[in-house]
Amino acid sequence: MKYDDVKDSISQVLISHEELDSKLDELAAQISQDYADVDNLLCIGVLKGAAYTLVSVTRRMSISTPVDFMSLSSYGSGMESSHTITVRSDLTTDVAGKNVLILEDIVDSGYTLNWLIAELKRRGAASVKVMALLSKPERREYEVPIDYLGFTIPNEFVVGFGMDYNDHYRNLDFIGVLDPKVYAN
Ligand SMILES: O=P(O)(O)OC[C@H]1O[C@H](OP(=O)(O)OP(=O)(O)O)[C@H](O)[C@@H]1O
Ligand code: HPA
Repeated sequence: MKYDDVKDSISQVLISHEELDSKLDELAAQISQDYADVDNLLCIGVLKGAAYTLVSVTRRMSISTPVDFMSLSSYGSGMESSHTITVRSDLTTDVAGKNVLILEDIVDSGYTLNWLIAELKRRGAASVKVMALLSKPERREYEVPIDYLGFTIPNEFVVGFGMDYNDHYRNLDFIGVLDPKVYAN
């Protein structure tokens, strides 16, 4: 897709590149401080969307941490959660005894995180905490704890910085509202 077509699909820039940068700095500093004396930290990113968030946050952290990824999908190509998690690929790390920090791009219905937190505890994680770049509380169906939050956003379908529609728009360096004309019909 050409960049001009992409720009034409965004009705509003919700969070600029500069605002993202400064929030990511803040989140990384807080996490580094809180985990400075914690052993066995493991940062987990939920692919595909959270790849951008995980790299951006851990790159800014002032403590060393192992990272791992799990690829989960509940939206497929649509805009509503299917309420079924597909594990496209699993972690390569045994989480038993680890202090896990999940880094997510967005918490919408809460279904994905609710499932993942329970699964990590079932596997024996010593603790499970959550950092989410965005939260859309109006859409919440499952209450999930968010220990580190970037931005609360309104009930709009957003794209950019990892978030997609039909697997496009993830690599935008800002977060925008997808124009309804893109998914009308
Ligand atoms: O709170 P929820 O309603 O569960 O929505 C949040 C999840 O939806 C998105 O993933 P998606 O299933 O679209 O997969 P993707 O990351 O590969 O785009 C996003 O990355 C979160 O993991
Ligand atoms: O608003 C969203 N945009 C992209 N992916 C998503 N997954 C849950 N909510 C969203």
